[in-house]
Amino acid sequence: MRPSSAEELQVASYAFGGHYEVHMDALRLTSETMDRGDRIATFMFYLTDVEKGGSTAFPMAGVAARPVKGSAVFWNNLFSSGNPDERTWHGACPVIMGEKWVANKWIRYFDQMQTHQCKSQQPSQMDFKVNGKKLKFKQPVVPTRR
Ligand SMILES: O=C(O)CCC(=O)C(=O)O
Ligand SMILES: [Fe+2]
Repeated sequence: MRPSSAEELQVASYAFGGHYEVHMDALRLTSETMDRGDRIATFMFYLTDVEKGGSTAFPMAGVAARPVKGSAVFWNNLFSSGNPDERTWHGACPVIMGEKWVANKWIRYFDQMQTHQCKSQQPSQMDFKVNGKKLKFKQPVVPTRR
């Protein structure tokens, strides 16, 4: 993965009862993601142990990660087509005892195009639309080799 266009590290903390509703990190294609592409992958670091609760649960995938200080979870949010993978729905379970700190690094799509060949489900450039309007990209959607 090329992290050069990744987002700034985002740090979050949860106190007792703190949680995060189930969501996907993928933002889909909006005016916000046009410059760097969607969030192709997530690197989530656990900065603390949590005495009880606070796991990150992926209900569609049927897995959950327990926060362990110094460990990290990495997953791909998108298929090579750029479409979100529904198995990445996830949420943070409530903290029952202790305090939880995490740091997220969201890696964006466009930088990966030199190294990741688009395979199945590859929509043509013309398929990208926002509010019914075709989008023009600052970088090519079709991968090029250096
Ligand atoms: O804190 C967690 O376990 C998950 C956080 C998360 O999914 C997010 O910030 O996008
Ligand atoms: Fe998330």
